[in-house]
Amino acid sequence: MASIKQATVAQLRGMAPASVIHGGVDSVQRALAQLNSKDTPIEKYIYLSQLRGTAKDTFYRLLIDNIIDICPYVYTPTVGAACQLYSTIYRKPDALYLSYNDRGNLAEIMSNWPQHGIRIAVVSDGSRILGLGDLGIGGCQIAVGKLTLYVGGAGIKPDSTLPIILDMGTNNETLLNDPLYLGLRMKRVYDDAFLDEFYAAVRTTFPDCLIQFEDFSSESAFKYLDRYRHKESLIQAPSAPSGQLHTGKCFNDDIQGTGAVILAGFINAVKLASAASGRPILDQRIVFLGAGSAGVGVAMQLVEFFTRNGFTEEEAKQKFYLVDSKGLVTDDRGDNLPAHKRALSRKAGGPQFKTLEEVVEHVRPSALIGLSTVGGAFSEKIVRMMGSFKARPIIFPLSNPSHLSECTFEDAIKWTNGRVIFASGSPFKAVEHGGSTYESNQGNNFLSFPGIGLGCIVAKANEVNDDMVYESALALADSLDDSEINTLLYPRLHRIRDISATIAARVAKAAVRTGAAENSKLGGMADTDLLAYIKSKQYDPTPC
Ligand SMILES: NC(=O)C1=CN([C@@H]2O[C@H](COP(=O)(O)OP(=O)(O)OC[C@H]3O[C@@H](n4cnc5c(N)ncnc54)[C@H](OP(=O)(O)O)[C@@H]3O)[C@@H](O)[C@H]2O)C=CC1
Ligand SMILES: CC(=O)C(=O)O
Ligand SMILES: [Mg+2]
Repeated sequence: MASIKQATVAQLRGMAPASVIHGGVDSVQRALAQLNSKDTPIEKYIYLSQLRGTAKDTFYRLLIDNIIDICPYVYTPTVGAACQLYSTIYRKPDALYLSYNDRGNLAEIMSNWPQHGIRIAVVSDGSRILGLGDLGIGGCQIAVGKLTLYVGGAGIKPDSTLPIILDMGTNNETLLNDPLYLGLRMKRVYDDAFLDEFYAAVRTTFPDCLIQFEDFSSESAFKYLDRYRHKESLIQAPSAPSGQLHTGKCFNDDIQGTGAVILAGFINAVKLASAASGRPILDQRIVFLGAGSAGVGVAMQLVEFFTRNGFTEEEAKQKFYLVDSKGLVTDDRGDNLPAHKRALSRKAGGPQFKTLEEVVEHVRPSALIGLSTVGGAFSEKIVRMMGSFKARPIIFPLSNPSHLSECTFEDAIKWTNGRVIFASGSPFKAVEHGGSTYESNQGNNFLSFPGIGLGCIVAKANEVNDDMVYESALALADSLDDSEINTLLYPRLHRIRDISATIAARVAKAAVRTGAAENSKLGGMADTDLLAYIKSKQYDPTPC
């Protein structure tokens, strides 16, 4: 282990135990022991946050070397509780806080951030945090958690990451009445001009920065992705200093990251299902519970899979049945559908259903996907029905955190007698059933966004286009090793840094192919050289 630099040893004598100054005591082992001494997940979260703030290299070494065990304490499910409890557990700032009252001065405030070479920012307005609703300023912890995984999971340097919370008020009455609440004590405002000013401020303050939009409520999520995603379009934005915005360099994790990760799992799932039934891989009927940013994002990504495999868009869309809080989403059910639902609504004149159970009974789907925020919505009856339709039913309850999962792994295994092909948004432990052990899959965008972000950084991508997102999904689907290929849908988490590098290489190549890469060096690079180059750039901490 490295000791503190000789040059500083003289100054430090007496200021810390000699073994800390000279090295020889493993700070990571000590941190692990301290972590293990904490009793509850939220205490572990608080401990890890402090460690990240005070001993960055030790924190990231600990995370990287123990990613399977520690991920649930820095990310879902614990990060959900940390966002809810933010104003109570707050100790020190760890994000950039941009309040609605600061409008007109966002670029100036942003320039207060101490690091300058920011390459990736995750921004939330706190309006839809996991499946927990509007958590106001507490949503900053989702941005912090995502960036922790960018560093731990992809090797992006900590100092080039920037978590941002846009504090635009909250509609959460509990928070508004909480005397400790740290955010603006006012009803949430929806103001496109504020978002334009924010976006322009990032572009001018950190020109190389990729922006990841995270956990915005669905209408905002689709609106701002659509507004900012395309490269080089110059849009009118009166609140930007020049009155105009150069767009590009951003993506929405809930729409595109989730779309990519679930497409990857779906590709591997249909192979397993087809091997068991002998039916063609593309012979699918898919029911979604949830038609928000994640549900529609995933469904559109799966539509692309079918259109890239011989179906017209219309034929592909016929395979999908979306259910929301009012029932099956159809053109003629009597309400005014937002644009994102109209993209996948069933055409007028077909049957109408109010409940998921009725839809499943009618459609007899091969796959059931939950992005609804409704814990337990996949009832025993529904799961057993799925098991009666197919030899290997595909059931993905993807809502976060754990208690909002549409069903548990244990129940899905029990109710299908071990035949289910399963992935959930938050982790579930392996299950024993009928003398066998079943390992679960975590279908969470943390398997895709670190690689997408790293690929964009390496390529100096000026946009995150559909080809790049699709390629990230294929790269993830292709990444199973021999021990995973016939049982799992995703690679085991301990390989995430290598997987992220592989995804990054393919995303970067897709950026070159589609003209989105500004790094001209990549074009002529062999795939193996590019992968080696990316791996050589990954942050690999060595704590003192
Ligand atoms: N695993 C992963 O990687 C990811 C998981 N997620 C999870 O997905 C979930 C949804 O996210 P998002 O799409 O942004 O959220 P939204 O709130 O935008 O969407 C939720 C959807 O579920 C529907 N819904 C809510 N209650 C019911 C109900 N009782 N019955 C039927 N449908 C219902 C809503 O209906 P209506 O439209 O009528 O209101 C809406 O269409 C969250 O829990 C989130 O954590 C999100 C991203 C990634
Ligand atoms: C995982 C994630 O992005 C979400 O649940 O919103
Ligand atoms: Mg999210």
